[in-house]
Amino acid sequence: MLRYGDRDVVHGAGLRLERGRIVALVGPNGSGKSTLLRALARLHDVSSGSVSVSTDGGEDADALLMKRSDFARHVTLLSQSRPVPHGLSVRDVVEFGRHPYRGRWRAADPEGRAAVERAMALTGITELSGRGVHELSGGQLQRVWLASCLAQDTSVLLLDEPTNHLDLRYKVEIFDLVYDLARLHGVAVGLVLHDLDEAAALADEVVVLSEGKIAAAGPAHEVLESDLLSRVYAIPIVTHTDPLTGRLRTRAVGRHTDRQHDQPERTTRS
Ligand SMILES: Nc1ncnc2c1ncn2[C@@H]1O[C@H](COP(=O)(O)OP(=O)(O)OP(=O)(O)O)[C@@H](O)[C@H]1O
Repeated sequence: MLRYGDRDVVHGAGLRLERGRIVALVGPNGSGKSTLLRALARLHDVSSGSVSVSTDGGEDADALLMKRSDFARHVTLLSQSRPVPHGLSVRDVVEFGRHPYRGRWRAADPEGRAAVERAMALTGITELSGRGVHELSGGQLQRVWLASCLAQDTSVLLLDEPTNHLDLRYKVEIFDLVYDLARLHGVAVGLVLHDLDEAAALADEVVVLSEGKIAAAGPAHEVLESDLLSRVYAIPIVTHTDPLTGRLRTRAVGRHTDRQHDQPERTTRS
């Protein structure tokens, strides 16, 4: 159970993230997606329930009891809105991702430099490394924060709407990167997405959250079906599978968005 004050906003919603798999959380605005992700990252108090993490020895540990730096070696979250730190360079912010490995007295972090360079290369920001973060565009800044998470080198990666502000190229590249991190590097990924087609294309499992509860969970083609989505989003939603690509497509039917483009009236002259 997750609360703000005395208001319950997430109830009985369990999420299991496994190495090598991608789970997409979808659902209407205010359904509790970000709160649930933040709770998994220990950034929101869990009123009742638990969060556990598989340790390197393969044992399940109570994440809520772990030392902060130990937990930060396992789990990282790219949250929706992060402050823009003034006076810091891109490299400074990416290096911040190494904090769990440095300890209090900035102890040696032999793998740090390589991890930072790799994270910047993967997110395409190497050329920005000397720039001040306050002078970046929204999309550039989003990639810097993602690089900072990647530099943290965790086995669980939580992403809250990671492609916000990104142009088409970086959107596709971030999805490719997330896929590679899961499949090639065995990272467990949990991400919030609003675009159901993107969730279907990327995720092994889609979890639909509605008013703080899980309305459905499973493979996209089982979960993302018209009746359930129309009920959850309170608008008619049609789904179909593209016969050529096999990809699932969803479309909300609006009063104006479902008609043909107006054609200018043709007049014939005799
Ligand atoms: N800081 C806060 N204080 C009080 N209530 C909050 C706070 N943040 C979120 N809420 C409430 O908790 C509920 C869940 O919010 P949450 O941000 O988790 O939803 P969401 O599914 O991520 O929404 P969105 O798709 O709009 O990002 C909403 O009713 C919201 O109004």
